[in-house]
Amino acid sequence: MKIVADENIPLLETFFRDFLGENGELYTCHGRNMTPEDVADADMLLVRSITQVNEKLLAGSQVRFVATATSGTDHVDKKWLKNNNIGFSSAAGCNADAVVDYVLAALDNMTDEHGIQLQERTVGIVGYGQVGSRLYDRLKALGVTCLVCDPFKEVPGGGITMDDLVNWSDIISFHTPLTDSGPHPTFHILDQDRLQRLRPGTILVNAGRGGVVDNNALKQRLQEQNDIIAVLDVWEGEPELDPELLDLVAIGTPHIAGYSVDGKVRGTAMIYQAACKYFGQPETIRFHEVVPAPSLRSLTMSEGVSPQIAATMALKAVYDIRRDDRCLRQAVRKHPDAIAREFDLLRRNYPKRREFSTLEVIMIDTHPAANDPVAGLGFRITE
Ligand SMILES: NC(=O)C1=CN([C@@H]2O[C@H](COP(=O)(O)OP(=O)(O)OC[C@H]3O[C@@H](n4cnc5c(N)ncnc54)[C@H](O)[C@@H]3O)[C@@H](O)[C@H]2O)C=CC1
Ligand SMILES: O=C(O)C(=O)[C@H](O)COP(=O)(O)O
Repeated sequence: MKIVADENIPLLETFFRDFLGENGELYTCHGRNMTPEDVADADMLLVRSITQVNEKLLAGSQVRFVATATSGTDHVDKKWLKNNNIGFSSAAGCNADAVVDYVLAALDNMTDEHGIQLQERTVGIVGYGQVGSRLYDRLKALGVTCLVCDPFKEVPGGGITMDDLVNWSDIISFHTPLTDSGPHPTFHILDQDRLQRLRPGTILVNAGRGGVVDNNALKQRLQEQNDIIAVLDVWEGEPELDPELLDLVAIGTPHIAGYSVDGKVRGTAMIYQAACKYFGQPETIRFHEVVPAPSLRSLTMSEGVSPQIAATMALKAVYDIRRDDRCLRQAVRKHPDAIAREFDLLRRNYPKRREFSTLEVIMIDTHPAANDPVAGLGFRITE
């Protein structure tokens, strides 16, 4: 079998060795540059979010199965695949916990920099899928009030409209796919009108897809009234981004919210499982057998350290979101004419970030409290 894959999918040889056998071929290339010639004689195509999978890429090829090692699928023309009898699978939820870690790290940073008490704020979550529902669970465990807008799901509290969410939230976090049709399209769901209605001090987090927020309108609001706080992991038109907008946001990162080691390896494991099912192969490799051990396994807090301090110490030990922000700003400043290249390089060379759940926090002589912030953030506690 010939497999063509994005070079940024980890552990391909490990997972797909049974498919390759002795005479198979694994051809990897940069996902953005994948051409019809690259895939013409492939049986299986494995992509990430940066490859447009459509008729243009696949017409006339011998590809029988396509999988994307990502949660989002807006880069795949699923209807065309179905009409052409090509199997398809995504890695739904593979990196949802990583995105939740990212949002919590961003909010922790805002707590430090703007003196914000999360428990005194209302968080509006747009999209109650894999990411949104897990974000909700962790925020609730931290004792934070949440509102949810997802017209396609039954959600806690019954759910509210996007306009009500904009009116009532202090913090808004976007976790929808990017859609431009259907009853509730998400393209520019945060448009100029809604942006203008945000109350001063509102924090916006977009770790979904760039086009969900109207980037020009956001820039305008930030330029005219620099009174809201924006955290952007995703950008309209990426890998290009508007450097003026980057200058105005509080945190800007190169689409890495889901880039934990765990999320990426889980993504490969999930597309491997889907391929096994599609081609009727037995599964011989499991995620937990191959995922690397974290460098930092446990942190022991001294006696008397409060759970709140322990929680922020653990968070900062596992993930420094400011580092990601700094690297993007430095790259854009140094190479203003090659932003797209730098954006992709930062993603490709992303450091080994682990999910909060991989860290055990050992608390000595503390009594578990309701809304324990260490557990609420997603760390494992040992007393
Ligand atoms: N920045 C990053 O690294 C990552 C970004 N993503 C993006 O985040 C998105 C969400 O991820 P998941 O939660 O895993 O997807 P999911 O498919 O599990 O959940 C998406 C939810 O959005 C809801 N939704 C759709 N249209 C809506 C609308 N108009 N208003 C409110 N809700 C709406 C859906 O009903 C669904 O419940 C993905 O589609 C992907 O684009 C996902 C993973 C990593
Ligand atoms: O899973 C998704 O959806 C994402 O947005 C991924 O984190 C994107 O990663 P790449 O596929 O662009 O490497």
